[in-house]
Amino acid sequence: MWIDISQKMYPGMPVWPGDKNFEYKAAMKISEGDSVNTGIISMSSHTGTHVDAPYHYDKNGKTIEDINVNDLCGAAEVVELTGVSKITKELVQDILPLKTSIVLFKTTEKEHNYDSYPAFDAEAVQLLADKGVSVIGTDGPSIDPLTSTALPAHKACRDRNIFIIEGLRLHVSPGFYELMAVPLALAEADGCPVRAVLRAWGE
Ligand SMILES: Nc1ccccc1C(=O)C[C@H](N)C(=O)O
Ligand SMILES: [Zn+2]
Ligand SMILES: [Zn+2]
Repeated sequence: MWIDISQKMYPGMPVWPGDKNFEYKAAMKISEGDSVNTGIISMSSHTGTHVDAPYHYDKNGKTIEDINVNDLCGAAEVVELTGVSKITKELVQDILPLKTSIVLFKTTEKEHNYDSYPAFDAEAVQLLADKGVSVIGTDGPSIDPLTSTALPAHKACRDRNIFIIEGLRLHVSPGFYELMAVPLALAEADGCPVRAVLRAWGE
């Protein structure tokens, strides 16, 4: 049984401050004589639950369509670190040893807002990389602070080839799962929303 760990996307949903708001507009309407209903979606590539392409933080980085789908699927551990103000190297040391290359950080039981979420220290990212982690997921909207322009955690992910999933809705118990979080193959995109799902290990 797959568990949805994605945010619902709707007009008026929270978005990154200053970013384009999510819009879904009807283009064709049966009620107006069209043969079908169709819509037009407009949103930031970082809306809701999404994958960052390396190109988001590295002008020479892979764009979203070049990420191998296998890199965003597989054995994952959900780790609960609620009540912390940031994810430090010491907190990562406390969750060792890791058994999976995908680690999803659950830092709140509620919905995240954009002005209070734990960012990751670069040293925490480097230690995760040292332990073989290739995907970091978080229920926060970013792995760096809201006002950061240096983006140390993103740059550490660039340097250690770690992919990033942000805006997860991890209302699940900590433990081991199988993850699927595959973006659309959007050419030249810096990121893309995903419908991330988990299946309890062995189900
Ligand atoms: N929309 C933005 C515009 C400018 C800077 C950051 C964002 C973000 O959404 C943060 C992003 N999710 C990140 O990968 O950290
Ligand atoms: Zn992002
Ligand atoms: Zn990011």
